Amino acid sequence: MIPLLHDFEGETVLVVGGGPVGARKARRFAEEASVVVVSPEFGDREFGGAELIRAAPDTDEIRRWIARTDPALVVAATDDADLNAAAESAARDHGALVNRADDHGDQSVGNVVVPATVRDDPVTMAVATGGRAPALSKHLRERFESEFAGAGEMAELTGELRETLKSEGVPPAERRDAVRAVVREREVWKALDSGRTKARQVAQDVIGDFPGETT
Ligand SMILES: C[C@@]1(CC(=O)O)C2=NC(=C\c3[nH]c(c(CCC(=O)O)c3CC(=O)O)Cc3[nH]c(c(CC(=O)O)c3CCC(=O)O)/C=C3\N/C(=C\2)[C@@H](CCC(=O)O)[C@]3(C)CC(=O)O)/[C@H]1CCC(=O)O
Ligand SMILES: NC(=O)c1ccc[n+]([C@@H]2O[C@H](COP(=O)([O-])OP(=O)(O)OC[C@H]3O[C@@H](n4cnc5c(N)ncnc54)[C@H](O)[C@@H]3O)[C@@H](O)[C@H]2O)c1
Repeated sequence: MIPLLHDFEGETVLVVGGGPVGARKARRFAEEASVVVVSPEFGDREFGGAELIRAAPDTDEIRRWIARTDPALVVAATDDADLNAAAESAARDHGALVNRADDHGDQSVGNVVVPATVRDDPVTMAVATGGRAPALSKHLRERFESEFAGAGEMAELTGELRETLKSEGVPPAERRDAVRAVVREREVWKALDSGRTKARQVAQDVIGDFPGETT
């Protein structure tokens, strides 16, 4: 499987089932999408501000819920495999993506897996295990999280540098080498702790010293 990124801004995600797994998926997608959760109970779980609708649709009714909410993605997260299968089939007919929380199963087109994600905007990293060991995905996510500090700021800084080098007419191969040198330089990572202005100065020094490495 090959991870792809999907922008859910302005989209609806329908989560069927309000147990711990449905709540986790709702929190995740509510960072970006409008999330609707349909379930007969929600306990005292946190759903990230999603709209909660108390109902227990059966395998026929789930089709109408999907038509009514017009989701880009349906998350089937109930403890009823038949209902999850009905949600999967109705989602496909509707042209929505589907995520089965209970089954790694047949990963045909439109059936997506939610990876463990490390995120420091605009940088994101996904970990999955082909459904073999989600607990390992979680563990690796936790390990990478601590190493990720500053990645978002580094991306913003190098994005600015690329634009500056472009506007100065620096040729692509030299720009590439300069940007690579900056992201590899420990001093730039350290300087990011004191803010982007300081890091920009250190990055400029790295580029200034730069002899034109070709790798
Ligand atoms: C990564 C993460 C993302 C998320 O959900 O947000 C995620 N599962 C997480 C946690 C987790 N899940 C499970 C445990 C218990 C320990 C264990 O069994 O390992 C733990 C750990 C815990 O709870 O501590 C059990 C489990 N999971 C699935 C099944 C059914 C099956 O595989 O058939 C069962 C057995 C249920 C049973 O036995 O009844 C299915 C899926 N779970 C996936 C993703 C997809 C595959 C990803 C991959 O390839 O690795 C997939 C296929 C579908 C999907 O849900 O997208 C999230 C960590 C988030 C984080 O913290 O970063
Ligand atoms: N993907 C994962 O990470 C992961 C982890 C653990 C378990 N699972 C699987 O996901 C499923 C859900 O896990 P859970 O721990 O949240 O289970 P759970 O049994 O605690 O919760 C299931 C929820 O679905 C609701 N529900 C039942 N019938 C419904 C209906 N007709 N319409 C709407 N909602 C309905 C229940 O009221 C409950 O809120 C499990 O059955 C398991 O197979 C997946």
